[in-house]
Amino acid sequence: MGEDQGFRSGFVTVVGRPNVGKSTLVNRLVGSKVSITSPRPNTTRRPVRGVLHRPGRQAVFVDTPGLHRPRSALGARLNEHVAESLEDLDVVVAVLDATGDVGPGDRLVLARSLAAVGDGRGQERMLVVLNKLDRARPAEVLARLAQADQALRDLAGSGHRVELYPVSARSGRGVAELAEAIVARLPEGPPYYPPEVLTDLPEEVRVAELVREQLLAVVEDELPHAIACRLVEWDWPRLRVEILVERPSQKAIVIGRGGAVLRRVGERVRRQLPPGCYLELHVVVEPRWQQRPDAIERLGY
Ligand SMILES: Nc1nc2c(ncn2[C@@H]2O[C@H](COP(=O)(O)OP(=O)(O)OP(=O)(O)O)[C@@H](O)[C@H]2O)c(=O)[nH]1
Repeated sequence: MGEDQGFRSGFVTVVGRPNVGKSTLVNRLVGSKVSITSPRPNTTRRPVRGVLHRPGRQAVFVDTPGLHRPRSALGARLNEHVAESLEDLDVVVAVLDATGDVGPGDRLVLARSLAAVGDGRGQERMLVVLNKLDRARPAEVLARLAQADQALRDLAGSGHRVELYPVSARSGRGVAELAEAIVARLPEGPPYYPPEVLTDLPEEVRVAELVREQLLAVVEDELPHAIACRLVEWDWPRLRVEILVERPSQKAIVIGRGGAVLRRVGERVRRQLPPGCYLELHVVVEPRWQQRPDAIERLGY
């Protein structure tokens, strides 16, 4: 008899259109910021794992990029990540946005999720989350729940076994019930991570992601898509992050007048790092990197 007998664990893939709140939800479920978030679509560029520990249970969430119609090699890569994360899972959580109608993009997400869990009882391993409850009126929430249920009926028949959970990832409302439902669906399995581990994201990637998150918060317009970040030097307390953009005009925006934008970003990132670190930000022009598979691979996306 192994010491893990009776332990339950599994991989829980979180999917949805861009911007529906997948990363915010995973952070809330894990109780720690494992994935960066922003009001811009396609913020998440690689699957990020976040671990929820419960006595005798462990859920490994996989936060995926938003499923979308790709317009670049990067976009295609993001969708590939979603497809790969749907290949081997124990539970799938499909996230919809309560503030808008259930549309064709959502139906694609539901169809892919259903395909991942299979028919009949397999459907019990799929949960649909209606997020951003705090921003929708009760009547809207009810209408969207009905739309989601109808979409599931269209795809899987009227006897489908998929449960729906209205939540607010931002306020936390409904998230405890969702966590219970997910944990109850975990199969028997070993703990994959030690209790102190909340994410598998390497520290150097996390620092680069924090820089990108603050750039997304500070820089206006369409530019965020053209930004990528990587940590190129790590010699504690000195950190150097390279910010890639596609054009010299974008470089000027990211630097800001007299370096104002970079300074603001640096300050906001440093507040989230251990005290005493020296963060250097350096902007580099890498033409058309979003269209170049070699550049995308080098960036680890
Ligand atoms: N009002 C409200 N806003 C939310 C909620 N959850 C997420 N958001 C906001 O929605 C935006 C997108 O959230 P993310 O968590 O980055 O969304 P995502 O689905 O991971 O986005 P992609 O990486 O683009 O796929 C952010 O501005 C969040 O603060 C919620 O429950 N209520």
